[in-house]
Order: sequence, then C-alpha cells, then structure tokens
Amino acid sequence: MLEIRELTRRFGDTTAVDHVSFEVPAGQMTGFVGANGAGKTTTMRMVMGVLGINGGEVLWRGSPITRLDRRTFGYMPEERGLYPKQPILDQLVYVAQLKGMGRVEARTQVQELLERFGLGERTKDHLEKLSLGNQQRVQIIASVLPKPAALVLDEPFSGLDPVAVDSMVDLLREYTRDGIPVLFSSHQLDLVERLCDRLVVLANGRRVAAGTVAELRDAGVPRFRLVLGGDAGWVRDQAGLDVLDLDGTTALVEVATDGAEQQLVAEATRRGAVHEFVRVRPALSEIYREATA
Ligand SMILES: Nc1ncnc2c1ncn2[C@@H]1O[C@H](COP(=O)(O)OP(=O)(O)OP(=O)(O)O)[C@@H](O)[C@H]1O
Repeated sequence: MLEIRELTRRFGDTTAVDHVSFEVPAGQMTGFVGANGAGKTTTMRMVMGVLGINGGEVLWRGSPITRLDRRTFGYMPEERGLYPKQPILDQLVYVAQLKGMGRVEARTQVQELLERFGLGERTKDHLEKLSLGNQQRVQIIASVLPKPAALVLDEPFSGLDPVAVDSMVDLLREYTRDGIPVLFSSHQLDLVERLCDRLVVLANGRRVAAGTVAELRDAGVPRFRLVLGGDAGWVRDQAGLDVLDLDGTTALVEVATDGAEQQLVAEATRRGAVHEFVRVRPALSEIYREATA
C-alpha cells in the first residue's frame, strides 16, 4: 500500500498542496480528481520524488519511501518525456533497459505492448510522426515497463480514442488484479466512475472527499424516489422531507428528519398504489460537483 500523509507543498505564497492525506491500497484503482490547479500533479510529483516536500511524508509498504522504491514504480508524468526523433521500438527498449530489464526481454515485452496498443506496424516510426493520441500510447507503454510495483499516472487517458482507452483499462485491470496499487488522475469523470475502486477529490490543494466509490455514494443525506399510481402532489406536505423534484406521479425527496421516509411509504400505501420506492445514490459527477462547490 502507498500512503500519503499530510503532504504539503508551497510555491511562494501559494500552498499548492495543503496537508493532503490518502491511501492507495494494493490491488485497487484510485482515481485522483479535482479542477485545474487543484494540486494533483504537484502531489504526484512529490510521491515520485521529482519535487521536494515542505511537509508530511509518503509511505510505501509501511515505511518512508526511498529512491530505490520509487525506481520500482511506473510513473507517467504530466510532461511526456520521450524523444521525438527516435524510432518508438528502439527508445522503448532503451527506457526498459534503463529500468533494469535485459535487452531481449525488453524487446519482447515492448513489441507485445505495441501490438496491444495497435502500434505493431509502426515500430520503426519516429515518435514525432505519430498522431498525438498514438504518442500518448507510446508514453503509456514507457511508464508500465518493466512490470511496476505501483503505478502513478498523471492524466493517462487524455487524448486517447475509445479503443486506446479500452486497451489502457484492460492493462490497468490486469495490474490491479496482480495486487498493484494504481493512482491515476483524470478529468474524465465517466471513466473514473467506470474504472476506480476509490476516489480522492482535491479542491484548492485540500482533500475534500476520499473513500471507496460505495462509501462516497452512501454518504450524505439519503434521497428516495417514489412513483405512485396517482398524483404525488401531497408529498409536499409530508413532514421531515425536502422535495427536490415533483413530476406528476413521481417525487424525488431528501430525508431531513430520520425515519421520515418510512412515514412517507406508509402514507403512500394508505393512499393507493406504490409502483416504486427506491434509494437514489448520486453519480460520481454529482459527488464531485458537491465536494468541489
Ligand atoms: N513549479 C511551480 N511553480 C509555481 N507554482 C506552481 C508550480 N507547479 C504548480 N504550481 C501551482 O500549484 C497549483 C497546483 O497545480 P497542479 O499542477 O498540481 O494542479 P493540477 O490539479 O494537477 O491541475 P491540472 O488539472 O490543470 O493539471 C497551481 O496553482 C499551480 O499554478
């Protein structure tokens, strides 16, 4: 497990990251979200040791992280760092060798990953000849070789088409299945919702929400949807509820007083047919909007 404890970083008078704490458990995918400038990249850079820390610490498997630990991590920085004028196969093999892989093994794995990301025919092309999305695919391959102990990925999905997103999702799922902790930042909330087991939300350098997707969706004031056989207008007069939406036979309510939902069902049943009464859990995008409002 990777633990981020009270991490703090200042740039002049700006506190870019302010006592941020969260965990990236083994075998789980943790999504890292927040508006532009919220502090995600700065946090990831501190985790990877490319930026100094003003306060707090990073723990890896229970001990302060070391340079050697970080060398076993796969890191995809925001600024992509490959050479434009070199063939992609050669430079990926070189990167993998720098990280300790043997030449033959590196070549085999690079070729396998290039095939997987649809670049099997482009191995001799210079990076700069590829479209931006394809360059991004090459960057991904560079960050996951050799098989890492943990993955820290800054916006790995940006610029990818849906097919490449699926290849990336499959790859990340394989890694998490093998027990690797994965932290990735993204602005694509639909993807985050589809992919991650846990979520950390930053706003203005502070952590404003964190937990498993289920925990976050269960937190907050419970909401229920009631669909009746007849008009639902009377729901407005029920005590202990805030009516968020009322449309003919359907009402969406928020419980203001504990137990008010039970009284609502009892009253609805007394009045006639109840077609539906369900708890409505917010989508991740809604949780995000509320946490960062
Ligand atoms: N090297 C730097 N010097 C000065 N300020 C910086 C530096 N790096 C980041 N900042 C500031 O720190 C804050 C957090 O920036 P950061 O890049 O971590 O945000 P982010 O959440 O990754 O944003 P984005 O989603 O736009 O990538 C911003 O106010 C940014 O301007």
